[in-house]
Amino acid sequence: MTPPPPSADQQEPTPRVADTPRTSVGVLGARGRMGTEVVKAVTAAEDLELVAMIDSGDWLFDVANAGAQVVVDFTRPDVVMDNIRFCVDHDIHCVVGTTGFDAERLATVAAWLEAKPDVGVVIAPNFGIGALLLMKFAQEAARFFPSTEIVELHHPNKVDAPSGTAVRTARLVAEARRAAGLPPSPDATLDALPGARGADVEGVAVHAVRLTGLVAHQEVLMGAPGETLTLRHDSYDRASFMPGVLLAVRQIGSRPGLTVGIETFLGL
Ligand SMILES: NC(=O)C1=CN([C@@H]2O[C@H](COP(=O)(O)OP(=O)(O)OC[C@H]3O[C@@H](n4cnc5c(N)ncnc54)[C@H](OP(=O)(O)O)[C@@H]3O)[C@@H](O)[C@H]2O)C=CC1
Ligand SMILES: O=C(O)C1=N[C@H](C(=O)O)C[C@H](O)C1
Repeated sequence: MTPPPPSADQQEPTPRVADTPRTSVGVLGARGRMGTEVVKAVTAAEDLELVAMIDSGDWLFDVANAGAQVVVDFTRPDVVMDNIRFCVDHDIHCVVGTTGFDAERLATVAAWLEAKPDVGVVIAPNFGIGALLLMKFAQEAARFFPSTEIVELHHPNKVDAPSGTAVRTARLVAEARRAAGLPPSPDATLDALPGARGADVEGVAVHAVRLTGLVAHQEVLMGAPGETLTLRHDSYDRASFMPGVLLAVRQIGSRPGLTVGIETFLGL
């Protein structure tokens, strides 16, 4: 016989959202283009609490004093290393979207983290799900095409070129080409104005366009005799990056050490 349902006074109280602990989040670059979106997204998330907003000229100690457990950094390539150092030293997990990371910088962050085995730092050139899939597809397709070039297109206020995403895509494509034993993309150019053939990232040409009206876009062009394949991703709004940022904020506390990209967080 099915037992009768418990009466109201026998039931476990349903936990209210206010009773569940929220993760305290500080945003660095909070009034910038990306930071503004992050502040909105964190404020709207019931499981997160915005405790600090920092821009240039503000006191970085405020994130520690406010008890931030996780910091989100969308600042500038020339200041981001100092920010990460501060957070690691103060046992604060970091979700970093700022660009400008080469192998040397990544190794430096990994070395800082050796002294702090419980702290997690994720450095992601792109938090957009579509952009991550584009990188994955490009990596997959690269071995089938003798030629690959990358065109990234952004708003004219972007301070770095080429984009962090384009550099990472080029490295992934280059790695796939090397693994497949492909020779360099054919190119008979003998004479070119400086810059005409783009930047060379591990043998892959990367071209950067800066245009009013754009946000963040990338094309990977691949060519074989008689056919081409073009993979394209467009972020029309910075809201496109927020699901990835929030995912990283929620996961970084259980991912100690250095993670590059959020692909593993998504099971990609
Ligand atoms: N990974 C991803 O998915 C994405 C990455 N990005 C990257 O994020 C970075 C920021 O881009 P965007 O938001 O467009 O840039 P913005 O220039 O709009 O914003 C940068 C912000 O950082 C602040 N800032 C500068 N120095 C410091 C400092 N020492 N401490 C704290 N804040 C500081 C600036 O403040 P102030 O104005 O007072 O100087 C500004 O508010 C870039 O590297 C960009 O490439 C962008 C989009 C997506
Ligand atoms: O500055 C931007 O806007 C963006 N920066 C990142 C990059 O350099 O790859 C990500 C996205 O392209 C937008």
